[in-house]
Amino acid sequence: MASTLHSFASAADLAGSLADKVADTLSAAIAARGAASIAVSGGSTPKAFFQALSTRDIAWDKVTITLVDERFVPADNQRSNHLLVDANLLQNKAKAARFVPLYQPAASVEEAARLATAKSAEIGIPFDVVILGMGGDGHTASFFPGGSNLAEALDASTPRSIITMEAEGAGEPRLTFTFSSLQDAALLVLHIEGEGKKDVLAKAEGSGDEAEMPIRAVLRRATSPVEIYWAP
Ligand SMILES: O=C1O[C@H](COP(=O)(O)O)[C@@H](O)[C@H](O)[C@H]1O
Repeated sequence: MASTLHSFASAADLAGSLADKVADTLSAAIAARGAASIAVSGGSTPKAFFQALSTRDIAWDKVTITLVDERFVPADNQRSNHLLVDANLLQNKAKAARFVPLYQPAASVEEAARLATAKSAEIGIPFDVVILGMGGDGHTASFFPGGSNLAEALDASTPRSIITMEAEGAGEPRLTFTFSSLQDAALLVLHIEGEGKKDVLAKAEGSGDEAEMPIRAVLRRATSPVEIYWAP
């Protein structure tokens, strides 16, 4: 499916514009079905966007928020994506939203993945909105180059679920939605910032293996158009 690049003069402009687009999409879903869902990324990029979105005037009590991926750490850990969402998105008007975490306090990351898959099955499919990020190594969600379960994660026939991932560049073991869970969102966004990430995107758009730069799976095979939001 084709991708479209939306470029902004500043990160603040991007955050406001993306928040408006996401709020409109969630509101349209609520008007059509009485509920809406969004899966967001962690990392350093989405903070300003989360803060902007949290102020938008929509029926947040009808919105379910989850993460596209998470570290196997509790929510009070500084590296938790849940902590980032709590501090920046589940604030202001968005406090009324329901949050479904991927981290579960289980004995193993595999058990946590099973529990999270069961809990997330209550969220309607497909997601109304998915916001992906991208690392400098071309990973997205927790689809890391060299990842322990990368082939399974990227296989379009792998059922919608949360699986585990371990990789050198990942730090902690990870929990991640599979490609099949994310690729058909009504609004599928890749949010990246900085010249370095633009260069990584250009490389990913070239030829080469998906396993080397897993973002290629999204750029090449997502059934929804990929809306790329970029600011310097
Ligand atoms: O590990 C992660 O990194 C990516 C990119 O993060 P950034 O700090 O470069 O913005 C993020 O999309 C993913 O959700 C996160 O777990």
